[in-house]
Amino acid sequence: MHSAQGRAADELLRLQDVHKVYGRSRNAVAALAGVSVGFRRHTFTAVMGPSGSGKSTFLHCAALLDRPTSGSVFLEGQDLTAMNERALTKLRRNRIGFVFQNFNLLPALNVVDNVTLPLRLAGRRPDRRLVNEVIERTGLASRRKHRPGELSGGQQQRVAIARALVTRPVLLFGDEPTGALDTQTALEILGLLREAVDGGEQTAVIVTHDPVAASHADRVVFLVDGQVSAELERPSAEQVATQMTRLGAWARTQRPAGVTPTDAERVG
Ligand SMILES: Nc1ncnc2c1ncn2[C@@H]1O[C@H](COP(=O)(O)OP(=O)(O)OP(=O)(O)O)[C@@H](O)[C@H]1O
Repeated sequence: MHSAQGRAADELLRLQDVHKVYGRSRNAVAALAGVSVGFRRHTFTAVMGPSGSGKSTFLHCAALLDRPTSGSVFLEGQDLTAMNERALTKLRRNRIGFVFQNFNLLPALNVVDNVTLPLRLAGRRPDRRLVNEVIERTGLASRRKHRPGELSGGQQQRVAIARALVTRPVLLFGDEPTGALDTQTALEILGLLREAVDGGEQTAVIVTHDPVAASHADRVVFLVDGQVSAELERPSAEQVATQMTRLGAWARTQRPAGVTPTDAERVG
């Protein structure tokens, strides 16, 4: 589908003119300053940008973990910003999976109990066949009864991915999901995310600082000062790194000499 209309119909998630301001008056910081971007179904997108460019804020607003100050977030055409907290919590539990840099597993629970926790929180009875399938897909079959403290970082991240996939979400968000892993383990984790997208069920959006991780995505969206400043389709790691260098230099030239990034980001 190449027409603008076809593309819009294929879109799972859209942020429309999203602004997020933290604090008030003289202390206000515009973390997102009018972001409009769409994500097509069954695609894998990496969001990159210099430190403080708004990546985490973007992810939190896209998942409605944090409400935008203004603008809309549409999931399958439905405006999430118009929903109340209860409806949003339900939607997040059933439609959205998260993977974090530091895994965020519960240390007292074994692998199976960590993986099935979102189902129990959502009041859904774990379907044993689906749970087994997810545990096998993520390579954890021999680790079912282990607790997180008995697992390597890569294995813990596999548990986190299994936990994110067990509700069969349409959207999978990752906040630096490979940030705490060595190169080889990071590649394995990216492979699992890629599989989730190529397998046809999920659409993935991750924030990363790593050009190699970003090169596994279908598309890389670059943020600078809370705005989308560039995009690359299926770039190599080298192209991503070059773009990051350019953006870092660009971001620095936007600030008056002697003004720190934090000061420059203040508004009002
Ligand atoms: N809770 C908050 N209160 C005030 N300011 C905030 C808050 N969260 C983020 N900010 C500010 O918003 C801007 C964007 O922050 P954000 O964490 O989204 O950037 P980032 O690109 O994820 O940064 P990094 O790569 O360093 O993690 C920064 O100037 C940051 O200081």
